[in-house]
Amino acid sequence: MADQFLGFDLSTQQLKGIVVGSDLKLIHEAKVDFDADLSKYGIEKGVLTNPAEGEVFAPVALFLEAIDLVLQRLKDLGADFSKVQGISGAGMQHGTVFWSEDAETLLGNLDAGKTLVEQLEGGAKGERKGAFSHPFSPNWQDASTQKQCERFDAALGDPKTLAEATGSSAHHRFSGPQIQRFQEKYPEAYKATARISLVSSFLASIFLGKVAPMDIGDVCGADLWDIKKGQWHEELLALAAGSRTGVEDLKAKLGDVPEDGGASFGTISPYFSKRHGFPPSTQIIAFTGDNPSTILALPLRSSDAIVSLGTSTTFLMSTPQYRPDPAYHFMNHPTTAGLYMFMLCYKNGGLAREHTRDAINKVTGASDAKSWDNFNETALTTPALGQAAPSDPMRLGLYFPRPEIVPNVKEGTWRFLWKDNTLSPIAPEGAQAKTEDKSWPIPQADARAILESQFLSLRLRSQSLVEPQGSLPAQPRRIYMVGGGAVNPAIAELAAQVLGGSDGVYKLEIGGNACALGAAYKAAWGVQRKSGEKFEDYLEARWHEEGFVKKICEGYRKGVWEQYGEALKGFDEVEKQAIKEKGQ
Ligand SMILES: Nc1ncnc2c1ncn2[C@@H]1O[C@H](COP(=O)(O)OP(=O)(O)O)[C@@H](O)[C@H]1O
Ligand SMILES: O=C(CO)[C@@H](O)[C@H](O)COP(=O)(O)O
Repeated sequence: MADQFLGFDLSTQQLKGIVVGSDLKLIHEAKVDFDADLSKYGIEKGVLTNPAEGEVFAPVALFLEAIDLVLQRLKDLGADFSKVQGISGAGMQHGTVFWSEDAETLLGNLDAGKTLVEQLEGGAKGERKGAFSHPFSPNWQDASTQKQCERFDAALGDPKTLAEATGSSAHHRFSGPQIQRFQEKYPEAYKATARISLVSSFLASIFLGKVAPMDIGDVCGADLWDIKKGQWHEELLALAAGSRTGVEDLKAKLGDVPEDGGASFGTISPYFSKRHGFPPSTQIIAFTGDNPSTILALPLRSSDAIVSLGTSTTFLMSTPQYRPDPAYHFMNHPTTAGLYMFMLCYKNGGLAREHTRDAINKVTGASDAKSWDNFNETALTTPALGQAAPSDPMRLGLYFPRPEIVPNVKEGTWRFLWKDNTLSPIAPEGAQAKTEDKSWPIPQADARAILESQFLSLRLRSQSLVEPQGSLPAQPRRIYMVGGGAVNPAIAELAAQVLGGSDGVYKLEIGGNACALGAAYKAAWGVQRKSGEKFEDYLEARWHEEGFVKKICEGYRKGVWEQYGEALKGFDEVEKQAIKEKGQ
């Protein structure tokens, strides 16, 4: 195979790398699992926390070590980097990395005989200047910026106006409120910051050997980018920057954002050519966010949806419609002007499902505490909404071990029975069950209820974006399951029952990671595209349904889909009740 392309995904719990050929077929993939491989950083599920302030963050040094390690693992698998013509990548969204004034000098003069972390991390006792003005990168699970979010939501009048301008209302994890809090909490470190990267552009910078621009899709996760005007929003920049250093200084820290998502930022840093054997001509193509990158792994058509089951659960669509609302996100499509990415993002995705899995394994005395078998079996053998008969009340719950994004509510678990437009609460987790009846056996009934809850939330919020499918009511055409949880057949089955999908539910056949794959495809397109060739056309010309995706199960089930439709009103009431009880 001649030309090859490399894609990365630097996400919450792992760094993954994928090599593909010009035919877009997988050649090699490798990963670094942060908890398993880099536990010396004291992380849990990839992050450090400061619960007193709601902070969640990760050491930048961990990212650096993971880069060296994933390249080594690809080589151990036989990857021949001398064939790589282009590299792109993706990073978990919203996280920022703060570079020091020495960053560019250090990045540009790396010694190929030493590791990245040895050369870029500052000495703990200040004996060595490092490339970072702050050793940590705030993580998307951070919830420390309520005060800042209130200011952002008020800045243009109300949250709706902010969403119209930037694609999203204010969210704790968004980089604008995060930068504002950073400059307030660490004024000296902020002053010493020469440049600010997103996680995606940080990773690009390492490979480029200088600070790389942010990408046109990922920049929309900041509450700072005016989507319609295609430029930084001055008023919002002023808010984030504060009065000490001001707008122009922050603009310089953030840099210019090229419009072309296929743009090459230049050739690879000599460090990687010398140390790992990449050709000096390898192009570094704009790195984007992990969600924008995921939509590039598949030729999405109108009404197609991706359910991404990573640490977060996200629901993604590619659409020409720009209909922002404070409840969800619109971002620039990472490759194609005039298209947008619609996204719902849940903080309580994979980890919340794991809590229920663990509770079920505990009561059943499972030999493998991390096995999904009992969870899956319980979920599939419990009747839809817990209704053994149509006259039974519906079981509707919310499972938020961490503060949630959709809806914006504090952590908690809620279980209700819904009948005749009335909600009756069930004892909360840990509390003594009030009744002897079997209306909601805890934790067994939770297996199905948590999946139903997650998919009902997606259906509630995406129903206006999908179209009727032939004679079937408005619903997704295809649902693609991606991310770590996509291997779970019970989760796919529940997604189908609740969301529908006239053409069925699918998963990727190539590679375990859609996000890194999308990045590798972007690298290939960026290097190989003919003048004016759109990403969609490039992908379509090389895409083969067979071998690239696999149907997991049917989507729409007559009767069941309608039963879940009837549950939406009750589910909406459950969310309102949770917000009323716990507050935002
Ligand atoms: N068989 C499975 N069933 C359900 N969830 C799974 C399964 N295997 C892995 N997962 C989930 O996948 C998540 C990690 O997915 P991944 O996409 O790698 O995350 P990230 O990109 O956020 O690092 C874990 O939180 C785990 O709960
Ligand atoms: O905050 C968001 C999207 O807005 C998250 O989706 C992050 O981008 C992290 O993703 P994963 O680690 O779960 O892939």
